[in-house]
Amino acid sequence: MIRIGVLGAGGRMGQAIISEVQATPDSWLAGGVERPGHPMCGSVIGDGQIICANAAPVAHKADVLIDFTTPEALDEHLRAALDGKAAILIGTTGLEARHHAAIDEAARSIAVLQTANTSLGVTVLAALVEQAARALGTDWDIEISELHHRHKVDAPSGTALFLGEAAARGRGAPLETLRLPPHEDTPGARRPGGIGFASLRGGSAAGDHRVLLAGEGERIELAHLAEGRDIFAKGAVKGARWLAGAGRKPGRYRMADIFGLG
Ligand SMILES: NC(=O)C1=CN([C@@H]2O[C@H](COP(=O)(O)OP(=O)(O)OC[C@H]3O[C@@H](n4cnc5c(N)ncnc54)[C@H](OP(=O)(O)O)[C@@H]3O)[C@@H](O)[C@H]2O)C=CC1
Ligand SMILES: O=C(O)C1=N[C@H](C(=O)O)C[C@H](O)C1
Repeated sequence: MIRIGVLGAGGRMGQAIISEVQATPDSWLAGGVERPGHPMCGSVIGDGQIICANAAPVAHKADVLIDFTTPEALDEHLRAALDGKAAILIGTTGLEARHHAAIDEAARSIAVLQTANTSLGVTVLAALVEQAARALGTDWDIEISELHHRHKVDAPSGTALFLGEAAARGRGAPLETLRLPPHEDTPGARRPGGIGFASLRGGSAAGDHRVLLAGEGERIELAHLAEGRDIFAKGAVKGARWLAGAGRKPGRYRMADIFGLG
């Protein structure tokens, strides 16, 4: 039995993940954590309560934590995982360099997986984007666009940046050196070899990502369209179960490891 704690238990993803844990044989919901003042504080999920403002007690009862919250909560959640010797899967987006440094540090002691997208489809898409960018060369322009629901707070999406990193890898350079500022802020012709981003927000869209590779006289479009949050929840629970697997060493893992994609 794998014991799973859910951080952000009352959120859109938290709710989808709780349903997935409860539907998964050999998985047990060790508890949930929310922000103080959330309407779900104190309500009962599985065999435990939703605890507010303190991830530590849940980490002590769990083999693995799943965190879909906000970047501001990350330090506390890593501390709880380290203290409880639990693995942790981090799905939160909007992370900055200092968050990645904290994740690297935690991964010296526990198994950690941080990913902007837990779906199989996006994991495969990233490999295709890297391959296409490598094959096509820098005279093909790359533009990544995404559409999300009206509640999303970060832009570009974590997945758009993840796909940008894959494209940059294909081009043999870090994304920071290839990322273009928004076109509307930079009049004039497009910088050759750069990677551009565009974001749309509206309605209830679960998350669409499109990668356009535009050459002279021809274009390639690679896309992933999420039809619901269940794909992210399934990937998160699969990843959490893999992380908590017997003998999983401390380290930083990727969804490609979970799906066996090398
Ligand atoms: N990796 C992936 O595959 C995916 C990643 N995401 C990412 O996951 C994150 C959450 O998305 P979503 O579920 O839509 O957002 P929600 O706002 O619906 O959920 C986040 C939840 O976390 C709660 N929260 C905030 N701070 C804390 C804290 N310190 N401790 C515990 N809970 C806290 C929020 O409470 P309150 O409402 O009171 O602020 C809220 O209930 C986003 O960064 C999103 O981009 C989303 C989908 C897929
Ligand atoms: O906030 C969301 O909803 C999503 N966020 C992730 C991201 O920023 O890429 C993943 C997915 O697209 C849904």
